Amino acid sequence: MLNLDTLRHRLVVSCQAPAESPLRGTDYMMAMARAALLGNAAGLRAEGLDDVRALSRLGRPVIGLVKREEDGSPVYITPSVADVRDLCAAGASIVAADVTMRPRRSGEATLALVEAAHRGGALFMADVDSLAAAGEAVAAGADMVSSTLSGYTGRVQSDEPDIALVNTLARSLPVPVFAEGRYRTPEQVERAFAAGAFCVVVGGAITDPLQITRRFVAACPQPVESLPA
Ligand SMILES: CC(=O)N[C@H](C=O)[C@@H](O)[C@H](O)[C@H](O)COP(=O)(O)O
Repeated sequence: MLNLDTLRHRLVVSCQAPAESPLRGTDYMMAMARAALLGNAAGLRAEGLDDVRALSRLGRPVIGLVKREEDGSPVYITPSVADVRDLCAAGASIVAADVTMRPRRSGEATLALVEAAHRGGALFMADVDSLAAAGEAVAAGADMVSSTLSGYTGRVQSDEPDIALVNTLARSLPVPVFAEGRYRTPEQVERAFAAGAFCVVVGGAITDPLQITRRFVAACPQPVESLPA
């Protein structure tokens, strides 16, 4: 199993492209991952079995997940034990899954997902949205928690990372706390570490040119719709 110390106080880069992005595809994500490692990222986060399999060959820790929507449940990050098994077989050193208070469609307990990860030789990361959810994750044996889902489970979404939650989690829990979700600047990363983060995960601000372009376009006085034909 992975020695988590390889990620302590370091950066993980999440290489995921949204469905609408022309960069969706394992080859593109491999290139993103290689660039991130050249830039001295300590690890990677990847979505989908093909990407996890490919990126795991780069020899650095990979946090693997699958995004799969199931009728009748809002849980879409690694929603079942079978997904956990598949991610372990694909080479994930850490498997990330939704551990919020929301029920999985399968009814499977977090404990079953944690056990499947451990049986498969991987650590288990709980993607949480609150201290209550994180407490439940730790009770079920999660090896670490990440603030991934803060702002995505109902309440109004902020554009800022939830550093206050990272601080609360780091002060309250006996497991490493990863800071993840909407980190856009190195200053925010510094603040997350100052708040007690063990590791920070940055995705779109590094690996999603679509998102980055839109942010710059939004700062322009001329709306894109009014471009001459
Ligand atoms: C909420 C959700 O589904 N988060 C996903 C989890 O893997 C990814 O879409 C994010 O890109 C990742 O968490 C990194 O965050 P950001 O791209 O904001 O740095």
